[in-house]
Amino acid sequence: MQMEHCEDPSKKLYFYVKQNMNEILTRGFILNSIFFNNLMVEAYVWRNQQLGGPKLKHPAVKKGGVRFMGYDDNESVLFDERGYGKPAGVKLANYPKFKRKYRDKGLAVFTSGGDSQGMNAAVRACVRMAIYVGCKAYFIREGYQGMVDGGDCIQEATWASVSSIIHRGGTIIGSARCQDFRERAGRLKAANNLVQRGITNLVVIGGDGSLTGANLFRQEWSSLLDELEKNNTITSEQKNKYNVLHIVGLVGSIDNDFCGTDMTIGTDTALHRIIEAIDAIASTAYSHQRTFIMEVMGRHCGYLPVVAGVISEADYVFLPEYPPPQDWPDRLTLKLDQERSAGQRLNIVIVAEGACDREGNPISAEDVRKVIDARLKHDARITVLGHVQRGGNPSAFDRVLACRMGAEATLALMEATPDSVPVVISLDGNQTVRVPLMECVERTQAVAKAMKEHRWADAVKLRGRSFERNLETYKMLTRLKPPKENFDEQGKGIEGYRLAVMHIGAPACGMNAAVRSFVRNAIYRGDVVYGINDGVEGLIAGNVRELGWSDVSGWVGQGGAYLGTKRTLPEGKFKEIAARLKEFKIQGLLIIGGFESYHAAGQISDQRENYPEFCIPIVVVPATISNNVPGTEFSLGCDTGLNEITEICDRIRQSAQGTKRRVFVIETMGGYSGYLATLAGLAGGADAAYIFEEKFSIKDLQQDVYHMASKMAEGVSRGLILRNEKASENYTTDFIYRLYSEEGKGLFTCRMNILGHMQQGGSPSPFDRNMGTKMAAKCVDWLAKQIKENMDSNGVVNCKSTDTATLLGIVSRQYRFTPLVDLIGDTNFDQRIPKKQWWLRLRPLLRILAKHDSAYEEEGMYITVDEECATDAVA
Ligand SMILES: Nc1ncnc2c1ncn2[C@@H]1O[C@H](COP(=O)(O)OP(=O)(O)OP(=O)(O)O)[C@@H](O)[C@H]1O
Ligand SMILES: O=P(O)(O)OC[C@H]1O[C@](O)(CO)[C@@H](O)[C@@H]1O
Ligand SMILES: [Mg+2]
Repeated sequence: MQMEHCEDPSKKLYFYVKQNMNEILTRGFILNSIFFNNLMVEAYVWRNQQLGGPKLKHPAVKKGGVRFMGYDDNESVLFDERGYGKPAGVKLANYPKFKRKYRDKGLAVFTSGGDSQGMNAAVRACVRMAIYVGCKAYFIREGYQGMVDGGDCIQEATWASVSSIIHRGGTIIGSARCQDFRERAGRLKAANNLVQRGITNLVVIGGDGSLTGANLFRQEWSSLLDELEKNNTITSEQKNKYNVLHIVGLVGSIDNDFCGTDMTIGTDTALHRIIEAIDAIASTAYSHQRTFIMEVMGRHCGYLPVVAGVISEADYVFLPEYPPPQDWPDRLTLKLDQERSAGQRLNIVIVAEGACDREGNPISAEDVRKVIDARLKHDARITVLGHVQRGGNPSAFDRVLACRMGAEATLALMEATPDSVPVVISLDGNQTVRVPLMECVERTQAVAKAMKEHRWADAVKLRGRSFERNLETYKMLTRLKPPKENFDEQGKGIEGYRLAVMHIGAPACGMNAAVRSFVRNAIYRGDVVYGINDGVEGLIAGNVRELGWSDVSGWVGQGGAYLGTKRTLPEGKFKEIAARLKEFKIQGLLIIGGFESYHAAGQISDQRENYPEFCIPIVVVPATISNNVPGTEFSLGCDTGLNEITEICDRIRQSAQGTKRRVFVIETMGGYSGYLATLAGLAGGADAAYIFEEKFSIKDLQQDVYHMASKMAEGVSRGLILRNEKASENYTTDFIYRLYSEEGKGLFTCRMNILGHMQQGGSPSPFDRNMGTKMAAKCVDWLAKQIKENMDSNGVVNCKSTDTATLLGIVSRQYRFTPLVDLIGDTNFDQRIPKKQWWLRLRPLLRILAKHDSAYEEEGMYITVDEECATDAVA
């Protein structure tokens, strides 16, 4: 470094820039010192000059000068990041909201229990947010064991110490199961170790056990401090100063066994590992007509096996909370036998490691194999997935979840008062919430108690609505045939309607899962379902066929769209469309697709006055990687797309390992929607993500180049810049690449990648498979309800009201059917994006975690565990 700085006693920073100093490095270094080392600066610098101007009134930055943000002694902002003046007297707390706000606090983060993918991302977010708000951050290594042992196990964390970990599975700070902490003596030692370092804020990242332990620790805290004072281990000043322990929990566990959150950090990735394995096994099982018995983890919680069952079309699942009847061997063999007779070449049976029968006797994979072998003489093999499920890189979902939760955990601790109850930061739908830790622990323990007492129905209920819904979905979809009671003697559905499903738009992963679920749910009810091939064009051509139960077997795990899809809109073809709907007597229509589907459904329902055939209920399920459909926070396919981009970014970054400093500029798809670029930026730990929705100028780009330089000067060797394909007409990907290349000369090299169609994904992610399955099931219920309510005495469906043409979306904490007309005001039809996008509020987080300054808005709302468990969750 050709530059020195010195800190005077009043913490003001003066710069001395040596002759011929590289300008970009100078700027980067200064910005860095100001923004991230919490130093106030009372100097601005001319190139090749030494200047320590004590007065900083206005950014009258002269030619060649350096612009930067500065604070005066009263913490008033004098400049913004671009060097523009802010009115004196604007308090730092308001701009940005949390920056350096909590300078006298100490926070420690640790991981405990079984590790899970995404823990590193959570640790990174906690630490970086803590540093951002000015608080001292510590790691406690090896979970509670490190807290008990103290010494080097408790270390101060720096910004750089959590660099390049977001993509790594496991936990870099170590995790353990610790017997000592279960004893008071161990907890006493742990309390002393914390007090000695001034740590009274803990972020616990672990499963139900770890959070239970944390709760106990907090309850005992004052008595532990009394005891430490009594035996002269701590002073009475220390005791008074540190008399309150604040705890916030993040649930890191693949098991998803903690009540109060829809998803725990690691569960989504474990599902990725499970379906990768099952998809791979399916091809060999198919070749040899084998039955595979897959043992999956989850200890005493059936979430992983039940969701794995739904998204891999397993034939039978054994769970701890929902044990099979005692005659399970008869039922299992009957089902497998019937399936084989119907032409199925393979069977998948999933056995949870904690599976049992209704009397609580364990059912192992070997027990199941023996039954199949003895009774059916099938070639049955066992695969125990074991710790593979806890391994590998975290999925995009887990990384984003961990980033959001980690940042919220730090803020929840900073804001805690002596009276605040400890909370768990959790996910309710797509909403980050704060739920009282104690309530969650009690509910989780109540599940365990119900299971111990063999109150199986209670156990399922106590797990919450999300678990129940997954279980119901599995039970329905796995049946061999629809139930007899729904049909009359002629085999006609008693309440049978005639439904149709089609796609409009580009293919997206999850579409096939949705069609399968739609077909089976409808047939289950007694409806007849028509599949319309190739969108509007196929419908007009009469390319329509009835779909049976087994026609959709094996569809869940397949990408693309088996029904075929086209972008053609109905405008100008209404007459032909109406004729076909009439010909097939369609009474309800599901359209699955992207922005075109929404647009098309709107066009059709607008014509109800002119065509009575359109007076049927119509529902749209959004499916596009761009996630640009109004009325929903997620569309099918966007999770798969995001995972593809995130994995590619990991690989691209890794390609530069061992080489000199390098910056990658990567262009993502999405049309005008910046969803993929932003979320992939967050999941990939990117330095910036340029999108259409957030205007940027040459000054922003320049500033980001300086910022990149500052990081490089600090030792970071790789940079990642994302740009959405339509972010700006003129600041193209090539332009940004050239700008970084030019400005980074001598400091870093630059490469550009345009990702293209590979983003659309191969195999649908667990999230897309599950969401498609659940959404379509809801559409069947909704269509049936609308048909029933709008049918006249002649059996003619006459839907006129606007709430009979809707779009099913995930909105905050719920699935919601929104009338299409209500979405019009929310839509930017020119750019084909919603006017409001929930994920824009994650952009400040991306900036902060990448060491920029930003105005973060807290997400977490407080709810109770009852409220959380009652929502019809997304997971
Ligand atoms: N009741 C308790 N009192 C004190 N400490 C506890 C208690 N329960 C658990 N702990 C501490 O938390 C550690 C981890 O607990 P546990 O092994 O149950 O894992 P977990 O956090 O539930 O994670 P996972 O189940 O996902 O592996 C224990 O080894 C112990 O140190
Ligand atoms: O890694 P260990 O100690 O063998 O524990 C395995 C257990 O941990 C988990 O992976 C997480 O709780 C369970 O699913 C599994 O039963
Ligand atoms: Mg546990």
